[in-house]
Amino acid sequence: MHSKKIIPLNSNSGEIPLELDFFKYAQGSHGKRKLPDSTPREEKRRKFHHGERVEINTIQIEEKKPATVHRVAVKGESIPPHMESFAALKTYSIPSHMLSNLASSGYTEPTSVQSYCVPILLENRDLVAISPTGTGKTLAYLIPIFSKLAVPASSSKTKTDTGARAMIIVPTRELAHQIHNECLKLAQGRKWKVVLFSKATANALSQGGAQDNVGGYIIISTPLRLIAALQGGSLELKNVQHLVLDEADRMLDTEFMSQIQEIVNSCTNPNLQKALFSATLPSGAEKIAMEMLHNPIRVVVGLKDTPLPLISQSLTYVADDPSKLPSLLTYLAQPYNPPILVFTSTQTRATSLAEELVLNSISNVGCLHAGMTQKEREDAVSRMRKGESWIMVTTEVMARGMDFKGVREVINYDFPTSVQSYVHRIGRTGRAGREGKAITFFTDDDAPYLKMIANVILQSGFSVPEWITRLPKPSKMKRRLMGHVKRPEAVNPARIIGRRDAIKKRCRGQPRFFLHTNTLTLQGYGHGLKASKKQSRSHYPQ
Ligand SMILES: Nc1ncnc2c1ncn2[C@@H]1O[C@H](COP(=O)(O)OP(=O)(O)OP(=O)(O)O)[C@@H](O)[C@H]1O
Repeated sequence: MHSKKIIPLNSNSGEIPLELDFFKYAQGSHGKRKLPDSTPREEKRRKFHHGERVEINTIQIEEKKPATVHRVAVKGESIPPHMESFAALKTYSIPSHMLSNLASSGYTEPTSVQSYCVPILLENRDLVAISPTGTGKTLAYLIPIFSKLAVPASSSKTKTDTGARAMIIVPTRELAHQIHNECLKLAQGRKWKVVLFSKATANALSQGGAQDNVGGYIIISTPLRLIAALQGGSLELKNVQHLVLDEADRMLDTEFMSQIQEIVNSCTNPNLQKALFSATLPSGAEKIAMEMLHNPIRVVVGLKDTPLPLISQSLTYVADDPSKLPSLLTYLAQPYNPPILVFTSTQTRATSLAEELVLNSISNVGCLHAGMTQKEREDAVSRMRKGESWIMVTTEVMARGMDFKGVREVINYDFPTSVQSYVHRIGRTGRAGREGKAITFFTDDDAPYLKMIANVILQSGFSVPEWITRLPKPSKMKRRLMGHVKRPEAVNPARIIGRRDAIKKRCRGQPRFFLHTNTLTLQGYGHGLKASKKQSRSHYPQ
């Protein structure tokens, strides 16, 4: 239906043809397609590094670039002064290799959240930090952890140093993996034990490995993995001194709450420091968070629960569910800036949409959801990182924390399930000071929830149609039901009819080719039938 020219990436030379210059964006230059120009690149870096900072009671303003105005509000007792540069870390006796690892990773100046949170954590204070997506929260908690645990595992002999000393808990495997990679950057040149907690690690523990041997100094895990090891008695957390809950509001929601409580209760070290980070923290979650912490400091960068103005946001009316696919195909028939992330509400719909895009000759379609095997998920992330996936169809599993620097656009194919979901989904673009674009499809069924998202868009400084602002405020009940609109499993109802017909015809001894064209699925999507190798290859160049 919509055919696009495939321009192969020259992966051997590492150079990108000019026609595909959209990836120059990933290296920090301007988003619009034009020839590379060093000035905007430098400008972007400055924008990111020099946000406006205002301490609570509006003590201090250091305005540099209006596009990245970051108001910082800090609340708590005896707040340590923030740091202006990474050089200030020297006053905390940070090992020099850490500073050089920061510089060699391209981190020359702290972002706002790092400026404020790093000194607080280095002063052993508990912390809750709310900072928009893509503003560098990961480093804000990793720098203090690495600095405080300055003695790498291999050099430590004392009994009290056995087992895990720092733990970072996150909601998904992919995010744990990403944070592990960030740790490896900071750990370069030193023998740090950084453990990405997996089934294999848990098995090693349960097979009787002594804490000293298998307990890592820094553990990164999802709650479930950790709880399994805890309950199996193979992991002890009594020496944990630093506990970080990333994506804190997700960690404190009903799905994870009891597991988090069990983990926190198992960290019995009297010097335990707790830090919670997220881009969003609704008041209910914040109350729970504050109760978990001891004399905490609260840092809010920007406006709470509001995306950065770097992400241009819009709403698109698509009438009903079957109208979404043609709308998306029409959109993709115009020039667009890959990579694009497309969010759907369920695994089956993600698979179904990815199939439809392939069947409509959209190039380099990827798919990632929690129903896929670990290997399939890892491959999908890796293709995305290498720039091989131009359109990635996914679910909520990718909404939080994932950092693909070059993502230019996010399309909410299915309406988000909450304001938080919206903020995190669209936050996959516009990261590290870059610009991004977010489009949200809405149908008549989504209309009752429209106002909540429209308010977020307005708060970020973008306009919405006037009639939306006049919609009534949804009731509490309605808000709870947001995103739970019943949607068909397949995004293209005609395809189901086609499938049924095909099966019927096959039963009647009709030619098989008809069935074949209706069962095409990409391999590795976790559902559906397999594509022939030939089709798979032609649609998905490796
Ligand atoms: N000081 C810095 N200088 C330059 N780039 C930075 C700096 N700190 C972080 N970054 C980059 O910014 C990007 C976003 O960082 P990170 O993933 O930590 O954001 P985040 O605030 O945790 O986002 P999210 O809320 O989506 O999890 C990453 O690509 C990271 O490498």
